[in-house]
Amino acid sequence: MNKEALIEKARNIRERAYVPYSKFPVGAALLTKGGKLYEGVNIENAAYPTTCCAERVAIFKAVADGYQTFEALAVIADTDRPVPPCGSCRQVMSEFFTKDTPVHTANLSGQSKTMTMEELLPFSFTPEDLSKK
Ligand SMILES: O=c1ccn([C@H]2C[C@H](O)[C@@H](CO)O2)c(=O)[nH]1
Ligand SMILES: [Zn+2]
Repeated sequence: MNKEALIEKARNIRERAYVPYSKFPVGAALLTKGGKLYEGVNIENAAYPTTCCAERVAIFKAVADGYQTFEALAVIADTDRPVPPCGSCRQVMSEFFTKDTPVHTANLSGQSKTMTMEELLPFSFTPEDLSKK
């Protein structure tokens, strides 16, 4: 699946976002190394901080299903610029993505910006850091 198709999947799933508080739906589409698609939406909660972003929902669904290696992630929202993933999601991405994994950020106007994991979160704390004492 190419970049445009992955962004389209994110755009379509966005409609399932549960966003009664922010009214800001976000959609994410994650492609595994084997070509399986996992989609995510943001899911909010009356206890606001328990909200989970679309990107993390997609990653957590895939990991729970046994997939830990990924080809690419797309994320979309109705923003002026392609939507930047939050810091918590960048950290979760860095746990499973390689430095080169592309993250396609997009908006509803058709703009997109692709960044690698390394560009999104440079000098990140990784699982390898834990083992080098
Ligand atoms: O990249 C992003 C940015 C924000 N949100 C969600 C969190 C919250 O539900 C709403 C407003 O921050 O958007 C995402 O899902 N992904
Ligand atoms: Zn996030």
